[in-house]
Amino acid sequence: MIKMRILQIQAHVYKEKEKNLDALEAKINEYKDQKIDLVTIGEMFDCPYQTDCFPKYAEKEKEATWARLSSIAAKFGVYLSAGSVPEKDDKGHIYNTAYVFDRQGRQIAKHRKVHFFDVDIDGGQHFHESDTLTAGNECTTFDTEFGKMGLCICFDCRFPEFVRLMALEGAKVILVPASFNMTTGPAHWELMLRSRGMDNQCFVVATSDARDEKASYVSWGHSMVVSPWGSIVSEMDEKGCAKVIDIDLREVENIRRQLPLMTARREDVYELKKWVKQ
Ligand SMILES: NC(=O)CCC(=O)C(=O)O
Repeated sequence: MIKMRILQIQAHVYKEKEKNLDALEAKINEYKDQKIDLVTIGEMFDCPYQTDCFPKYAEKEKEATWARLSSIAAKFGVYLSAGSVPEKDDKGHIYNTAYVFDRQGRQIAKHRKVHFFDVDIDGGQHFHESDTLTAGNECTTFDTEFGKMGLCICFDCRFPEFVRLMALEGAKVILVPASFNMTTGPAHWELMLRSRGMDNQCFVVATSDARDEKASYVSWGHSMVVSPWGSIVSEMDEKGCAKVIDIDLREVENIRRQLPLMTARREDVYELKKWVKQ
């Protein structure tokens, strides 16, 4: 398949976990006749983005939230990039985890956020994910009927070498559930997403939660789709919003043929190495 229809949903995050799932299902239902291929939602879409909430809201893989997401994907016959959720493992570690389900509701990707969002900006945002979260160790790519895609979560996307690894593994679309903030959002969000699209010559689909001025962490919003040329295909404002966006995957090869950055790399001069942890 060459053309892909995305339903990008920038949703409000409710404190009640199930309400977020109900809202997601209701929203996709509104678009059920529009031949949607892929649905995307934001980071920690079912949990306030607060470190003390992560352990309280965390569930294991295959528990209730996972099962509901899987059944939503199957019900509507869509790929579902299910934002991210707090996930706990058998040892009690908590991760910021993104799942992707296929049209049959099978899990085809799982990414645990690799880079801690631990920041102290003078006069601005302070946040320490490492207070309650454990970091993942994998660079995540997966296959779909549209080709390979990459998956990372918000702050992960700031690391060019990390996204480059996904592109080198063949990803033509990078999915980024995210929630930038009111300090770094206006400064870096667009710049980062367009840079990752431009330097890897791939699509970047970055989906944020909607802004809630009363939340302890105020999301920047501005969900965006960037083209392999680095231009903005679609951008939202800060409010709750759902949008259908069509992309043509041929654009990746088209741009790479004209401006062959990927093949012009000098691996005899420098190297990017992926460590596989045991
Ligand atoms: N949730 C996050 O990872 C936030 C990342 C962010 O805001 C940034 O500036 O980076």
